[in-house]
Amino acid sequence: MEGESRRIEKPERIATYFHMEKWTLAVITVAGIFYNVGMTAGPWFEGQLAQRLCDIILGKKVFADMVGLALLYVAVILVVQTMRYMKRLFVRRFANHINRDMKQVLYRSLVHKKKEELEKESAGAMMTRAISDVDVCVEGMRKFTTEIFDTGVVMAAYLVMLFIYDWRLTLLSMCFPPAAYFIAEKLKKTVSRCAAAGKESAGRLNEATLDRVENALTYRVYGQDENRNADYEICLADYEKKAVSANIWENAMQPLYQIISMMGAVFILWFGGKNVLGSGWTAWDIAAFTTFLSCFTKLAAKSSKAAKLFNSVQKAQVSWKRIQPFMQEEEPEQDITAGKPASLVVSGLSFSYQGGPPVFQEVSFSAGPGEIIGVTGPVACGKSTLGRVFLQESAYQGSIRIGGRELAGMTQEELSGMVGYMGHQPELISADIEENILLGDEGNALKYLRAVRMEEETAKMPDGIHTLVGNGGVRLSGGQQARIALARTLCHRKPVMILDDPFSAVDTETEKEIMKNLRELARDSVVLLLTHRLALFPELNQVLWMSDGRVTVSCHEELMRTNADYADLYRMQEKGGGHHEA
Ligand SMILES: Nc1ncnc2c1ncn2[C@@H]1O[C@H](COP(=O)(O)OP(=O)(O)OP(=O)(O)O)[C@@H](O)[C@H]1O
Repeated sequence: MEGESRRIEKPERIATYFHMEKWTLAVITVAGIFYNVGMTAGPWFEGQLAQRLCDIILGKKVFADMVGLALLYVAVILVVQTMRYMKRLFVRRFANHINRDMKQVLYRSLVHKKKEELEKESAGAMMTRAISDVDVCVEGMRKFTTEIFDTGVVMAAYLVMLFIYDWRLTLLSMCFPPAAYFIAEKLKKTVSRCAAAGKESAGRLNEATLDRVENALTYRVYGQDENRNADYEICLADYEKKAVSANIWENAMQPLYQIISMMGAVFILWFGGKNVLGSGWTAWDIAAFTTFLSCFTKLAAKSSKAAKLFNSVQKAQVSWKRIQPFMQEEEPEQDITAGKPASLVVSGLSFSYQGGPPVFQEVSFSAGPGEIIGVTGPVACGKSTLGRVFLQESAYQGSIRIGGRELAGMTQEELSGMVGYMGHQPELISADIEENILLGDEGNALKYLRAVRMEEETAKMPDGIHTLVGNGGVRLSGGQQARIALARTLCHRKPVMILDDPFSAVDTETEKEIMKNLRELARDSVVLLLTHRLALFPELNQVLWMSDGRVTVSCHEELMRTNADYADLYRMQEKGGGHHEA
Protein backbone atom coordinates (compact mmCIF):
# COMPACT_ATOMS: atom_id res chain seq x y z
CA MET A 1 0.00 0.00 0.00
CA GLU A 2 1.28 3.50 -0.83
CA GLY A 3 2.87 5.20 2.16
CA GLU A 4 2.76 2.08 4.31
CA SER A 5 5.83 1.44 6.41
CA ARG A 6 7.23 -2.04 5.77
CA ARG A 7 10.01 -3.81 7.63
CA ILE A 8 12.94 -4.70 5.46
CA GLU A 9 15.13 -7.76 5.79
CA LYS A 10 18.82 -7.00 5.17
CA PRO A 11 18.38 -3.26 4.56
CA GLU A 12 22.19 -2.90 4.47
CA ARG A 13 22.31 -4.59 1.03
CA ILE A 14 21.49 -2.59 -2.08
CA ALA A 15 20.27 -5.75 -3.84
CA THR A 16 17.49 -6.00 -1.24
CA TYR A 17 15.78 -2.91 -2.64
CA PHE A 18 15.93 -4.20 -6.22
CA HIS A 19 14.58 -7.54 -5.03
CA MET A 20 11.66 -5.91 -3.20
CA GLU A 21 10.61 -4.17 -6.41
CA LYS A 22 10.90 -7.26 -8.62
CA TRP A 23 7.41 -6.95 -10.12
CA THR A 24 7.88 -3.30 -10.96
CA LEU A 25 11.24 -4.24 -12.47
CA ALA A 26 9.55 -6.98 -14.53
CA VAL A 27 7.19 -4.41 -16.11
CA ILE A 28 10.15 -2.07 -16.70
CA THR A 29 12.06 -4.90 -18.39
CA VAL A 30 9.24 -5.80 -20.79
CA ALA A 31 8.42 -2.17 -21.63
CA GLY A 32 12.15 -1.33 -21.80
CA ILE A 33 12.99 -4.09 -24.27
CA PHE A 34 9.99 -3.28 -26.50
CA TYR A 35 10.77 0.43 -26.43
CA ASN A 36 14.48 0.17 -27.02
CA VAL A 37 14.45 -2.52 -29.69
CA GLY A 38 11.58 -0.57 -31.26
CA MET A 39 13.87 2.47 -31.36
CA THR A 40 15.81 0.91 -34.23
CA ALA A 41 12.62 1.27 -36.26
CA GLY A 42 13.30 5.03 -36.38
CA PRO A 43 16.55 4.91 -38.37
CA TRP A 44 15.19 2.10 -40.56
CA PHE A 45 12.08 4.11 -41.47
CA GLU A 46 14.17 7.24 -41.99
CA GLY A 47 16.30 5.30 -44.49
CA GLN A 48 13.23 3.91 -46.25
CA LEU A 49 11.63 7.38 -46.44
CA ALA A 50 14.82 8.89 -47.90
CA GLN A 51 14.95 6.07 -50.43
CA ARG A 52 11.29 6.52 -51.33
CA LEU A 53 11.80 10.24 -51.83
CA CYS A 54 14.65 9.43 -54.18
CA ASP A 55 12.45 6.93 -56.04
CA ILE A 56 9.63 9.51 -56.34
CA ILE A 57 12.08 12.09 -57.76
CA LEU A 58 13.34 9.48 -60.22
CA GLY A 59 9.73 8.60 -61.12
CA LYS A 60 9.92 4.99 -59.84
CA LYS A 61 7.31 5.52 -57.10
CA VAL A 62 4.28 7.74 -56.58
CA PHE A 63 3.38 10.08 -53.72
CA ALA A 64 0.76 7.63 -52.31
CA ASP A 65 3.57 5.12 -51.60
CA MET A 66 5.24 7.74 -49.45
CA VAL A 67 2.02 8.46 -47.47
CA GLY A 68 1.49 4.77 -46.68
CA LEU A 69 5.06 4.40 -45.43
CA ALA A 70 4.85 7.61 -43.38
CA LEU A 71 1.59 6.47 -41.72
CA LEU A 72 3.14 3.12 -40.84
CA TYR A 73 6.13 5.00 -39.39
CA VAL A 74 3.84 7.14 -37.22
CA ALA A 75 1.93 4.05 -35.98
CA VAL A 76 5.13 2.20 -35.05
CA ILE A 77 6.53 5.27 -33.27
CA LEU A 78 3.25 5.60 -31.34
CA VAL A 79 3.52 2.03 -30.04
CA VAL A 80 7.20 2.50 -29.20
CA GLN A 81 6.50 5.75 -27.34
CA THR A 82 3.66 4.13 -25.37
CA MET A 83 6.18 1.55 -24.20
CA ARG A 84 8.51 4.38 -23.28
CA TYR A 85 5.77 6.02 -21.23
CA MET A 86 5.09 2.74 -19.41
CA LYS A 87 8.75 2.23 -18.69
CA ARG A 88 9.22 5.76 -17.36
CA LEU A 89 6.12 5.54 -15.18
CA PHE A 90 7.28 2.30 -13.59
CA VAL A 91 10.88 3.47 -13.18
CA ARG A 92 9.57 6.52 -11.30
CA ARG A 93 7.40 4.27 -9.18
CA PHE A 94 10.38 2.01 -8.50
CA ALA A 95 12.50 5.02 -7.42
CA ASN A 96 9.72 6.47 -5.21
CA HIS A 97 9.22 3.15 -3.43
CA ILE A 98 12.93 2.70 -2.78
CA ASN A 99 13.32 6.29 -1.65
CA ARG A 100 10.47 5.85 0.82
CA ASP A 101 11.79 2.48 2.08
CA MET A 102 15.34 3.74 2.54
CA LYS A 103 14.24 6.89 4.34
CA GLN A 104 12.02 4.85 6.64
CA VAL A 105 14.89 2.50 7.53
CA LEU A 106 17.12 5.53 8.07
CA TYR A 107 14.51 7.26 10.21
CA ARG A 108 13.88 4.16 12.32
CA SER A 109 17.60 3.69 12.78
CA LEU A 110 18.27 7.34 13.70
CA VAL A 111 15.40 7.68 16.17
CA HIS A 112 16.81 4.70 18.04
CA LYS A 113 20.20 6.29 18.39
CA LYS A 114 20.97 7.64 21.83
CA LYS A 115 20.69 11.40 22.25
CA GLU A 116 24.40 11.68 23.16
CA GLU A 117 25.39 9.77 20.00
CA LEU A 118 23.37 12.15 17.84
CA GLU A 119 24.85 15.16 19.63
CA LYS A 120 28.37 13.77 19.20
CA GLU A 121 27.89 13.32 15.46
CA SER A 122 26.13 16.68 15.07
CA ALA A 123 22.56 15.65 14.43
CA GLY A 124 21.72 18.54 12.04
CA ALA A 125 24.54 17.92 9.62
CA MET A 126 24.15 14.16 9.86
CA MET A 127 20.41 14.21 9.10
CA THR A 128 20.85 16.62 6.19
CA ARG A 129 23.64 14.52 4.72
CA ALA A 130 21.86 11.23 5.27
CA ILE A 131 18.61 12.39 3.67
CA SER A 132 20.30 13.93 0.66
CA ASP A 133 22.49 10.82 0.41
CA VAL A 134 19.35 8.69 0.12
CA ASP A 135 18.13 10.99 -2.69
CA VAL A 136 21.44 10.74 -4.56
CA CYS A 137 21.61 7.01 -4.04
CA VAL A 138 18.07 6.41 -5.31
CA GLU A 139 18.70 8.74 -8.24
CA GLY A 140 21.72 6.60 -9.11
CA MET A 141 19.60 3.45 -8.88
CA ARG A 142 16.90 5.05 -11.02
CA LYS A 143 19.41 6.15 -13.66
CA PHE A 144 21.04 2.73 -13.60
CA THR A 145 17.67 0.99 -14.11
CA THR A 146 16.66 3.43 -16.84
CA GLU A 147 19.96 3.32 -18.65
CA ILE A 148 20.26 -0.47 -18.59
CA PHE A 149 17.46 -0.31 -21.16
CA ASP A 150 17.71 3.15 -22.66
CA THR A 151 21.45 2.80 -23.09
CA GLY A 152 22.34 -0.88 -22.76
CA VAL A 153 19.56 -2.55 -24.76
CA VAL A 154 19.22 0.20 -27.32
CA MET A 155 22.99 0.31 -27.91
CA ALA A 156 23.08 -3.45 -28.45
CA ALA A 157 20.17 -3.17 -30.92
CA TYR A 158 21.86 -0.33 -32.85
CA LEU A 159 25.16 -2.17 -32.87
CA VAL A 160 23.60 -5.33 -34.30
CA MET A 161 21.97 -3.21 -37.01
CA LEU A 162 25.27 -1.48 -37.87
CA PHE A 163 27.09 -4.83 -38.12
CA ILE A 164 24.41 -6.14 -40.47
CA TYR A 165 24.87 -3.12 -42.79
CA ASP A 166 28.71 -3.03 -42.84
CA TRP A 167 30.81 -4.74 -40.16
CA ARG A 168 34.14 -3.19 -41.25
CA LEU A 169 32.83 0.36 -41.19
CA THR A 170 31.16 -0.40 -37.85
CA LEU A 171 34.45 -1.47 -36.26
CA LEU A 172 36.21 1.60 -37.63
CA SER A 173 33.64 4.16 -36.55
CA MET A 174 33.07 2.56 -33.16
CA CYS A 175 36.64 3.17 -31.94
CA PHE A 176 35.64 6.54 -30.53
CA PRO A 177 32.87 5.86 -27.96
CA PRO A 178 35.24 3.61 -25.92
CA ALA A 179 37.66 6.55 -25.81
CA ALA A 180 34.87 8.64 -24.24
CA TYR A 181 34.30 5.84 -21.69
CA PHE A 182 37.98 5.73 -20.91
CA ILE A 183 38.16 9.45 -20.17
CA ALA A 184 34.99 9.30 -18.06
CA GLU A 185 36.46 6.37 -16.13
CA LYS A 186 39.66 8.31 -15.48
CA LEU A 187 37.68 11.28 -14.16
CA LYS A 188 35.44 9.22 -11.90
CA LYS A 189 37.58 9.76 -8.80
CA THR A 190 37.70 13.52 -9.27
CA VAL A 191 33.93 13.70 -9.82
CA SER A 192 33.16 11.76 -6.65
CA ARG A 193 35.76 13.64 -4.59
CA CYS A 194 34.23 16.98 -5.61
CA ALA A 195 30.70 15.69 -5.00
CA ALA A 196 31.64 14.49 -1.49
CA ALA A 197 33.35 17.80 -0.68
CA GLY A 198 30.25 19.70 -1.92
CA LYS A 199 28.00 17.63 0.30
CA GLU A 200 30.16 18.03 3.38
CA SER A 201 30.24 21.76 2.86
CA ALA A 202 26.42 21.80 2.45
CA GLY A 203 26.15 19.95 5.79
CA ARG A 204 28.37 22.51 7.52
CA LEU A 205 26.39 25.38 6.01
CA ASN A 206 23.16 23.80 7.18
CA GLU A 207 24.47 23.44 10.69
CA ALA A 208 25.67 27.06 10.72
CA THR A 209 22.27 28.25 9.43
CA LEU A 210 20.46 26.30 12.13
CA ASP A 211 22.78 27.66 14.79
CA ARG A 212 22.33 31.22 13.45
CA VAL A 213 18.53 30.93 13.60
CA GLU A 214 18.26 29.11 16.92
CA ASN A 215 20.72 31.29 18.79
CA ALA A 216 20.06 34.59 16.97
CA LEU A 217 18.82 36.30 20.11
CA THR A 218 21.78 35.19 22.24
CA TYR A 219 24.27 36.39 19.65
CA ARG A 220 22.50 39.75 19.37
CA VAL A 221 22.26 40.27 23.13
CA TYR A 222 25.95 39.43 23.65
CA GLY A 223 27.08 41.53 20.69
CA GLN A 224 28.32 38.49 18.76
CA ASP A 225 26.36 39.22 15.58
CA GLU A 226 29.39 40.46 13.61
CA ASN A 227 31.53 37.46 14.57
CA ARG A 228 28.82 35.00 13.68
CA ASN A 229 28.12 36.76 10.37
CA ALA A 230 31.81 36.52 9.49
CA ASP A 231 31.87 32.80 10.35
CA TYR A 232 28.69 32.26 8.36
CA GLU A 233 30.20 34.06 5.36
CA ILE A 234 33.17 31.68 5.49
CA CYS A 235 30.83 28.67 5.41
CA LEU A 236 28.84 30.24 2.56
CA ALA A 237 31.95 31.02 0.49
CA ASP A 238 33.25 27.49 1.02
CA TYR A 239 29.91 26.02 -0.05
CA GLU A 240 29.77 28.22 -3.16
CA LYS A 241 33.26 27.15 -4.19
CA LYS A 242 32.69 23.45 -3.61
CA ALA A 243 29.19 23.36 -5.10
CA VAL A 244 30.39 25.09 -8.28
CA SER A 245 33.32 22.73 -8.60
CA ALA A 246 31.09 19.67 -8.03
CA ASN A 247 28.65 20.95 -10.67
CA ILE A 248 31.33 21.64 -13.24
CA TRP A 249 32.84 18.20 -12.91
CA GLU A 250 29.47 16.58 -13.04
CA ASN A 251 27.96 18.45 -15.99
CA ALA A 252 30.63 20.21 -18.05
CA MET A 253 32.32 17.01 -19.20
CA GLN A 254 29.21 15.80 -21.02
CA PRO A 255 29.72 17.77 -24.29
CA LEU A 256 33.35 16.60 -24.42
CA TYR A 257 32.32 12.94 -24.24
CA GLN A 258 29.76 13.62 -26.97
CA ILE A 259 32.25 15.23 -29.37
CA ILE A 260 34.70 12.36 -28.95
CA SER A 261 31.97 9.76 -29.51
CA MET A 262 30.75 11.50 -32.70
CA MET A 263 34.13 11.57 -34.41
CA GLY A 264 33.45 8.24 -36.14
CA ALA A 265 30.89 10.06 -38.38
CA VAL A 266 33.81 11.31 -40.50
CA PHE A 267 34.62 7.71 -41.49
CA ILE A 268 30.97 7.00 -42.30
CA LEU A 269 30.73 10.01 -44.62
CA TRP A 270 33.88 8.88 -46.44
CA PHE A 271 33.56 5.07 -46.54
CA GLY A 272 29.74 5.04 -46.53
CA GLY A 273 29.82 7.40 -49.53
CA LYS A 274 32.09 4.91 -51.27
CA ASN A 275 29.60 2.12 -50.51
CA VAL A 276 26.81 4.12 -52.22
CA LEU A 277 29.02 4.86 -55.21
CA GLY A 278 29.81 1.14 -55.52
CA SER A 279 33.55 1.38 -54.69
CA GLY A 280 33.35 0.49 -50.96
CA TRP A 281 33.30 -2.68 -48.86
CA THR A 282 29.55 -3.24 -49.41
CA ALA A 283 26.98 -2.06 -51.94
CA TRP A 284 24.59 0.46 -50.34
CA ASP A 285 21.60 2.46 -51.53
CA ILE A 286 20.53 5.82 -50.06
CA ALA A 287 18.30 4.04 -47.50
CA ALA A 288 21.24 1.99 -46.15
CA PHE A 289 23.49 5.05 -45.92
CA THR A 290 20.85 7.13 -44.10
CA THR A 291 19.95 4.27 -41.74
CA PHE A 292 23.62 3.57 -40.92
CA LEU A 293 24.45 7.23 -40.25
CA SER A 294 21.30 7.73 -38.19
CA CYS A 295 21.98 4.56 -36.16
CA PHE A 296 25.55 5.64 -35.56
CA THR A 297 24.70 9.16 -34.34
CA LYS A 298 22.08 7.74 -32.00
CA LEU A 299 24.52 5.13 -30.73
CA ALA A 300 27.27 7.72 -30.19
CA ALA A 301 24.87 10.00 -28.32
CA LYS A 302 23.83 7.07 -26.14
CA SER A 303 27.41 6.03 -25.45
CA SER A 304 28.28 9.47 -24.11
CA LYS A 305 25.25 9.09 -21.84
CA ALA A 306 26.72 5.84 -20.63
CA ALA A 307 29.79 7.79 -19.53
CA LYS A 308 27.52 10.08 -17.51
CA LEU A 309 25.82 7.02 -16.09
CA PHE A 310 29.16 5.90 -14.66
CA ASN A 311 29.48 9.20 -12.85
CA SER A 312 26.03 9.03 -11.32
CA VAL A 313 26.52 5.40 -10.27
CA GLN A 314 29.84 6.42 -8.76
CA LYS A 315 28.17 9.27 -6.87
CA ALA A 316 25.45 6.90 -5.70
CA GLN A 317 28.12 4.52 -4.38
CA VAL A 318 29.74 7.32 -2.34
CA SER A 319 26.35 8.21 -0.84
CA TRP A 320 25.47 4.57 -0.22
CA LYS A 321 28.75 3.97 1.64
CA ARG A 322 27.91 6.87 3.93
CA ILE A 323 24.36 5.80 4.74
CA GLN A 324 25.01 2.05 4.83
CA PRO A 325 26.01 2.03 8.54
CA PHE A 326 22.61 3.53 9.39
CA MET A 327 20.66 1.09 7.24
CA GLN A 328 19.85 -1.28 10.08
CA GLU A 329 16.37 -2.32 11.09
CA GLU A 330 15.81 -2.07 14.83
CA GLU A 331 13.74 -4.72 16.55
CA PRO A 332 10.07 -3.98 15.79
CA GLU A 333 8.48 -1.86 18.48
CA GLN A 334 5.88 -3.83 20.33
CA ASP A 335 2.58 -2.12 20.51
CA ILE A 336 2.80 -1.26 24.14
CA THR A 337 0.05 1.06 25.15
CA ALA A 338 0.32 2.31 28.70
CA GLY A 339 1.02 -0.63 30.97
CA LYS A 340 -1.50 -1.56 33.63
CA PRO A 341 -1.52 0.48 36.87
CA ALA A 342 1.43 -0.64 38.93
CA SER A 343 3.16 0.12 42.19
CA LEU A 344 6.58 1.75 42.35
CA VAL A 345 9.19 0.49 44.79
CA VAL A 346 12.52 2.28 44.99
CA SER A 347 15.13 0.89 47.39
CA GLY A 348 18.72 1.84 48.12
CA LEU A 349 18.88 3.94 44.95
CA SER A 350 22.15 5.81 44.36
CA PHE A 351 23.46 7.60 41.31
CA SER A 352 26.61 9.40 40.22
CA TYR A 353 27.60 10.80 36.86
CA GLN A 354 30.67 9.13 35.37
CA GLY A 355 33.70 9.92 37.51
CA GLY A 356 31.72 12.31 39.74
CA PRO A 357 30.55 12.16 43.36
CA PRO A 358 27.14 10.64 44.12
CA VAL A 359 24.28 13.05 43.29
CA PHE A 360 22.10 11.13 45.77
CA GLN A 361 22.49 7.96 47.83
CA GLU A 362 20.37 5.24 49.34
CA VAL A 363 16.95 6.60 48.37
CA SER A 364 14.06 4.33 49.32
CA PHE A 365 10.35 4.95 48.94
CA SER A 366 7.29 3.28 47.48
CA ALA A 367 3.98 4.43 46.05
CA GLY A 368 0.80 3.03 44.54
CA PRO A 369 -1.38 4.19 41.61
CA GLY A 370 -2.96 7.60 42.17
CA GLU A 371 -0.18 8.85 44.46
CA ILE A 372 1.63 12.08 43.68
CA ILE A 373 5.09 12.46 45.17
CA GLY A 374 6.66 15.90 45.37
CA VAL A 375 10.45 16.04 44.94
CA THR A 376 12.16 19.25 45.98
CA GLY A 377 15.25 20.74 47.56
CA PRO A 378 17.83 23.51 47.09
CA VAL A 379 19.06 24.48 43.63
CA ALA A 380 20.99 21.68 41.86
CA CYS A 381 20.10 19.16 44.56
CA GLY A 382 19.57 16.47 41.91
CA LYS A 383 15.81 16.52 41.19
CA SER A 384 16.18 16.32 37.43
CA THR A 385 18.86 13.66 37.79
CA LEU A 386 16.49 11.53 39.88
CA GLY A 387 13.82 11.94 37.18
CA ARG A 388 16.20 11.03 34.38
CA VAL A 389 17.37 7.90 36.19
CA PHE A 390 13.92 6.52 35.34
CA LEU A 391 14.78 6.94 31.65
CA GLN A 392 17.77 4.66 32.11
CA GLU A 393 20.17 6.89 30.24
CA SER A 394 22.90 5.72 32.64
CA ALA A 395 23.19 2.83 35.07
CA TYR A 396 22.04 3.25 38.68
CA GLN A 397 22.84 1.39 41.89
CA GLY A 398 20.06 -0.06 43.99
CA SER A 399 16.66 -0.95 42.71
CA ILE A 400 13.66 0.62 40.94
CA ARG A 401 10.78 -1.81 40.53
CA ILE A 402 7.56 -1.02 38.66
CA GLY A 403 4.86 -3.63 39.05
CA GLY A 404 7.52 -5.91 40.53
CA ARG A 405 9.87 -5.63 37.54
CA GLU A 406 13.30 -4.09 37.77
CA LEU A 407 13.67 -1.09 35.46
CA ALA A 408 17.23 -2.03 34.50
CA GLY A 409 16.04 -5.35 33.04
CA MET A 410 13.45 -3.75 30.73
CA THR A 411 13.92 -3.25 27.00
CA GLN A 412 13.61 0.27 25.63
CA GLU A 413 10.09 -0.56 24.39
CA GLU A 414 8.98 -1.95 27.74
CA LEU A 415 10.41 1.08 29.46
CA SER A 416 8.51 3.49 27.23
CA GLY A 417 5.33 1.60 28.07
CA MET A 418 6.02 2.00 31.78
CA VAL A 419 7.48 5.48 32.27
CA GLY A 420 6.12 8.80 30.97
CA TYR A 421 8.45 11.79 31.10
CA MET A 422 8.13 15.52 30.72
CA GLY A 423 11.52 17.18 30.88
CA HIS A 424 12.72 20.79 31.08
CA GLN A 425 12.69 21.11 27.30
CA PRO A 426 9.18 20.85 25.83
CA GLU A 427 10.69 19.21 22.68
CA LEU A 428 7.78 20.13 20.44
CA ILE A 429 7.82 18.82 16.90
CA SER A 430 7.35 21.00 13.85
CA ALA A 431 3.65 20.25 13.42
CA ASP A 432 0.34 21.64 14.69
CA ILE A 433 -0.81 21.68 18.32
CA GLU A 434 -3.04 18.65 17.94
CA GLU A 435 -0.29 16.52 16.40
CA ASN A 436 2.09 17.60 19.16
CA ILE A 437 -0.32 16.22 21.72
CA LEU A 438 -1.52 13.06 19.99
CA LEU A 439 1.81 12.17 18.31
CA GLY A 440 0.03 10.10 15.70
CA ASP A 441 -2.39 8.38 18.11
CA GLU A 442 -6.16 8.64 17.97
CA GLY A 443 -7.76 10.77 20.65
CA ASN A 444 -9.31 14.04 21.71
CA ALA A 445 -6.47 16.53 22.07
CA LEU A 446 -8.90 19.22 23.29
CA LYS A 447 -9.53 17.24 26.46
CA TYR A 448 -5.85 17.52 27.39
CA LEU A 449 -5.61 21.15 26.34
CA ARG A 450 -8.52 21.78 28.69
CA ALA A 451 -6.72 19.87 31.45
CA VAL A 452 -3.67 22.14 31.15
CA ARG A 453 -5.87 25.26 30.88
CA MET A 454 -4.96 26.11 27.33
CA GLU A 455 -8.22 25.46 25.56
CA GLU A 456 -9.31 29.10 25.34
CA GLU A 457 -5.91 30.38 24.28
CA THR A 458 -5.81 27.76 21.52
CA ALA A 459 -9.30 28.72 20.31
CA LYS A 460 -8.11 32.31 19.80
CA MET A 461 -5.15 31.22 17.68
CA PRO A 462 -5.49 31.68 13.88
CA ASP A 463 -6.03 27.98 13.15
CA GLY A 464 -7.12 26.86 16.61
CA ILE A 465 -5.83 23.43 17.47
CA HIS A 466 -4.37 23.19 13.97
CA THR A 467 -2.09 26.17 14.49
CA LEU A 468 1.46 25.24 13.53
CA VAL A 469 3.81 25.58 16.46
CA GLY A 470 6.88 26.15 14.26
CA ASN A 471 10.19 24.37 14.59
CA GLY A 472 10.68 23.51 18.30
CA GLY A 473 7.58 25.51 19.26
CA VAL A 474 9.07 28.89 18.32
CA ARG A 475 5.68 30.45 17.60
CA LEU A 476 4.48 29.86 21.16
CA SER A 477 5.41 31.38 24.48
CA GLY A 478 7.55 29.31 26.86
CA GLY A 479 4.52 28.75 29.10
CA GLN A 480 2.39 27.59 26.18
CA GLN A 481 5.09 25.21 25.03
CA ALA A 482 5.39 23.76 28.54
CA ARG A 483 1.64 23.26 28.82
CA ILE A 484 1.44 21.53 25.43
CA ALA A 485 4.25 19.23 26.58
CA LEU A 486 2.28 18.50 29.75
CA ALA A 487 -0.89 17.86 27.72
CA ARG A 488 1.10 15.40 25.61
CA THR A 489 2.38 13.60 28.72
CA LEU A 490 -1.13 13.37 30.13
CA CYS A 491 -2.46 12.10 26.82
CA HIS A 492 0.10 9.28 26.82
CA ARG A 493 -0.31 8.16 30.41
CA LYS A 494 2.02 5.51 31.82
CA PRO A 495 2.09 3.68 35.20
CA VAL A 496 4.88 6.01 36.35
CA MET A 497 4.97 9.65 35.23
CA ILE A 498 7.92 11.96 35.83
CA LEU A 499 7.03 15.65 35.54
CA ASP A 500 10.05 17.94 35.79
CA ASP A 501 8.93 21.47 36.68
CA PRO A 502 5.63 21.33 34.77
CA PHE A 503 4.23 24.51 36.34
CA SER A 504 7.27 26.74 36.01
CA ALA A 505 5.54 29.14 33.62
CA VAL A 506 2.01 29.37 35.06
CA ASP A 507 0.55 31.41 37.90
CA THR A 508 -0.48 29.83 41.18
CA GLU A 509 -4.20 29.83 40.35
CA THR A 510 -3.64 28.02 37.05
CA GLU A 511 -1.23 25.65 38.78
CA LYS A 512 -3.97 24.70 41.24
CA GLU A 513 -6.48 23.97 38.52
CA ILE A 514 -4.03 21.98 36.43
CA MET A 515 -3.12 19.98 39.53
CA LYS A 516 -6.79 19.12 40.07
CA ASN A 517 -7.05 17.84 36.51
CA LEU A 518 -3.76 16.01 36.84
CA ARG A 519 -5.03 14.16 39.87
CA GLU A 520 -8.10 13.09 37.93
CA LEU A 521 -6.32 12.11 34.71
CA ALA A 522 -3.37 10.40 36.40
CA ARG A 523 -5.43 8.53 38.97
CA ASP A 524 -3.99 5.21 37.77
CA SER A 525 -0.39 6.40 37.74
CA VAL A 526 2.33 7.16 40.26
CA VAL A 527 3.39 10.76 39.59
CA LEU A 528 6.79 12.17 40.55
CA LEU A 529 6.51 15.97 40.59
CA LEU A 530 9.98 17.54 40.53
CA THR A 531 9.70 21.22 41.42
CA HIS A 532 10.84 24.22 43.43
CA ARG A 533 7.25 25.38 43.92
CA LEU A 534 5.80 24.13 47.17
CA ALA A 535 2.34 25.74 47.13
CA LEU A 536 0.60 22.46 46.38
CA PHE A 537 2.81 20.26 48.52
CA PRO A 538 0.36 20.08 51.46
CA GLU A 539 -1.99 18.02 49.31
CA LEU A 540 0.64 15.62 47.94
CA ASN A 541 0.87 12.05 49.21
CA GLN A 542 4.60 12.13 49.91
CA VAL A 543 7.46 14.60 49.73
CA LEU A 544 11.12 13.84 48.98
CA TRP A 545 13.51 16.49 50.27
CA MET A 546 16.90 16.29 48.51
CA SER A 547 19.89 18.07 49.95
CA ASP A 548 23.64 17.39 49.82
CA GLY A 549 23.16 13.97 48.31
CA ARG A 550 20.80 12.85 51.08
CA VAL A 551 17.11 12.29 50.53
CA THR A 552 14.50 12.53 53.24
CA VAL A 553 11.26 10.72 52.45
CA SER A 554 8.30 12.13 54.35
CA CYS A 555 5.16 14.23 53.91
CA HIS A 556 4.51 17.96 54.06
CA GLU A 557 3.29 18.14 57.68
CA GLU A 558 6.15 16.04 58.96
CA LEU A 559 8.78 18.06 57.06
CA MET A 560 7.27 21.31 58.35
CA ARG A 561 7.94 20.00 61.85
CA THR A 562 11.28 18.34 61.38
CA ASN A 563 13.10 20.09 58.52
CA ALA A 564 13.86 23.78 59.08
CA ASP A 565 15.07 24.34 55.47
CA TYR A 566 11.88 22.92 54.03
CA ALA A 567 9.71 24.85 56.47
CA ASP A 568 11.52 28.15 55.75
CA LEU A 569 11.19 27.63 52.03
CA TYR A 570 7.51 26.84 52.22
CA ARG A 571 6.71 29.82 54.47
CA MET A 572 8.73 32.19 52.30
CA GLN A 573 6.80 31.10 49.21
CA GLU A 574 3.52 31.29 51.09
CA LYS A 575 4.25 34.87 52.13
CA GLY A 576 5.45 35.88 48.68
CA GLY A 577 2.46 34.27 47.03
CA GLY A 578 4.86 32.93 44.44
CA HIS A 579 7.88 30.73 44.46
CA HIS A 580 11.35 31.36 45.79
CA GLU A 581 14.26 29.08 45.32
CA ALA A 582 16.31 27.88 48.27
N1 LIG B 1 24.99 15.33 32.50
C1 LIG B 1 25.59 15.62 33.65
N2 LIG B 1 26.87 15.25 33.87
C2 LIG B 1 27.49 15.51 35.03
N3 LIG B 1 26.92 16.17 36.05
C3 LIG B 1 25.66 16.59 35.89
C4 LIG B 1 24.93 16.33 34.69
N4 LIG B 1 23.68 16.85 34.82
C5 LIG B 1 23.64 17.41 36.05
N5 LIG B 1 24.81 17.24 36.70
C6 LIG B 1 25.14 17.69 38.07
O1 LIG B 1 24.28 16.99 38.96
C7 LIG B 1 23.85 17.84 39.99
C8 LIG B 1 22.33 17.82 40.03
O2 LIG B 1 21.81 18.42 38.87
P1 LIG B 1 20.25 18.39 38.53
O3 LIG B 1 20.06 19.08 37.24
O4 LIG B 1 19.77 17.02 38.68
O5 LIG B 1 19.68 19.27 39.72
P2 LIG B 1 18.27 19.97 39.88
O6 LIG B 1 17.90 19.90 41.29
O7 LIG B 1 17.30 19.40 38.90
O8 LIG B 1 18.62 21.44 39.42
P3 LIG B 1 17.67 22.74 39.40
O9 LIG B 1 17.60 23.21 40.81
O10 LIG B 1 18.41 23.67 38.51
O11 LIG B 1 16.35 22.31 38.87
C9 LIG B 1 24.42 19.21 39.71
O12 LIG B 1 25.56 19.40 40.51
C10 LIG B 1 24.81 19.15 38.27
O13 LIG B 1 25.93 19.94 38.01
